[in-house]
Amino acid sequence: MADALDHYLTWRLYRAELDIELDFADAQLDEPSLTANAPRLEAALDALHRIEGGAVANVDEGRMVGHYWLRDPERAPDPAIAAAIHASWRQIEAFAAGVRDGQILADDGRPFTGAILVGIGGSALGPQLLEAALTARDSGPGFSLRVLDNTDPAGIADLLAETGTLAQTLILVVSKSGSTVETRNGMLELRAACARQALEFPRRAIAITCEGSALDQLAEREGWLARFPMWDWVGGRTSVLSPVGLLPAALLGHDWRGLLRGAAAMDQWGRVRPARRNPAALLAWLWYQQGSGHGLRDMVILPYKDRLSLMSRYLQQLVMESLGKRLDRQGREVWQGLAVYGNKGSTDQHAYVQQLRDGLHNFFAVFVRVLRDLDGHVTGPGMVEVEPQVSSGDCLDGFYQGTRAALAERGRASVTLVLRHVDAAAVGALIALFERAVGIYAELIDVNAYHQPGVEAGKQAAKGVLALQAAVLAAMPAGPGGKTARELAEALGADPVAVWQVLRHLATNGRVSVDSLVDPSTALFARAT
Ligand SMILES: O=P(O)(O)OC[C@H]1O[C@H](O)[C@H](O)[C@@H](O)[C@@H]1O
Repeated sequence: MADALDHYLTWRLYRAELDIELDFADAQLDEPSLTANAPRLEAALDALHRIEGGAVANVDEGRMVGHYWLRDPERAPDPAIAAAIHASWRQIEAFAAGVRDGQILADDGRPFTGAILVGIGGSALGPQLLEAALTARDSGPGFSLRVLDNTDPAGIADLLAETGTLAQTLILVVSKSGSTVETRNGMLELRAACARQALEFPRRAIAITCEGSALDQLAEREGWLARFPMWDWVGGRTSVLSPVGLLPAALLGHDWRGLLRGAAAMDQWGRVRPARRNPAALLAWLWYQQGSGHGLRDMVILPYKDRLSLMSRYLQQLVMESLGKRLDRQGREVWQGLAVYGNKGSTDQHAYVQQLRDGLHNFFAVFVRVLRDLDGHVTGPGMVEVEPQVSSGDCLDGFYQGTRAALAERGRASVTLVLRHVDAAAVGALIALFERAVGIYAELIDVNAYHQPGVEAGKQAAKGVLALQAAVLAAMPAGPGGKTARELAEALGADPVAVWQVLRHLATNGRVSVDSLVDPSTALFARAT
């Protein structure tokens, strides 16, 4: 009879080169269904192979999907692409070294000590993940990275207050398209802050964007400090290993080539056949089996390591923007998706693990276990015994093992990714693992993982709101007295609720005057005095 060790060994995939294990022992996978579905999984791996070879996988946008080439340029179908990637590496290396060694100085002749990255979605989440995962914080103050990823005036004010003078700060404006509104706003806000501090914005500004984009043209016209490339064959949510993630990582002094090495090694592992031995295929199959191919169960990401706490936010975009699709590739309505959430263990045990164990069974867990307790620390505090012979790290690992067992006991599935430590190679490998799993799962459910038609609707509607606001402001009567939202809406032929929503925001911020905002039907609005 197979014992627990046999079971563990049967469902364990391990790669010595990476020292990474995928432990599917509690994943409730079964050999008969894997065997029955082997042809589908093998076909998905074939499709991934074609994508890596340059197939136009993003059919709607007529684009190749080349994030795999970012860590293995020689795989690119066109030598010009490989050359462009290599050139970007050289540029990153030279620029980061210049900043860190003090050859590239601020206009006051002093070194740059930090950067603000302005970007959103794929142009911010990857750099944030890397910064959190790889920055050793106890080695004294190093180069700092702050992120401006919204158009919230209060958030911008907080960031500016925290940063203080921008004299020693680089401003990285990151946008693949070069036309994202939030990012443009962030750039304009920082430009204004520079002007208030009598600093020249272009002297500290860097653009990371596709060649020829509006942002690229602006940066060229104004002679920004540097411009780094993005490419249309890299999706925003898979751009972390392009200059988008690599330049901030290099500025922070991270081992960015290690990131690439780890990702390339995971890609290598992810090409293994048969699918039963392939980590990404097995992970994708777990998603499929748990969610019955329709995302019926959520993926809860539980890394037992503070530095990985942004994994769930990063994976939310990678997974949900890739897989959350109304139509499949045949044009049928499928309403697909896979919800992702999580923060970190053991913190989450004191938040929602109660429901995971005892409540609604609509999830499966992805644990990330890091074997080494302290890593990348120049000075460790030494082991504090929190109980005789027990360290904080022992408790953390015990909580992981306990929670996993407690969930298994209730029939809740999990997989555990075991890392030796959180270094650049391991983080690169994790990123590549999930990228590949997304690609394979998308094949299984037949959706285009590489477009995001759904995000446009909200952006277009927001434009309509701003157009209405302009009309409302133009129609605003001078005081005293004023007009109600309904009267203004009638004059403009607009929806009175939409007009009220615009007016209450303007009035709350002193941009129009109002007698009282208590009653939407009687509030009288007039031009601000
Ligand atoms: O890099 P950008 O072009 O500014 O795009 C930033 C983000 O915005 C969009 O709305 C997309 O849905 C994301 O996939 C993208 O990462």
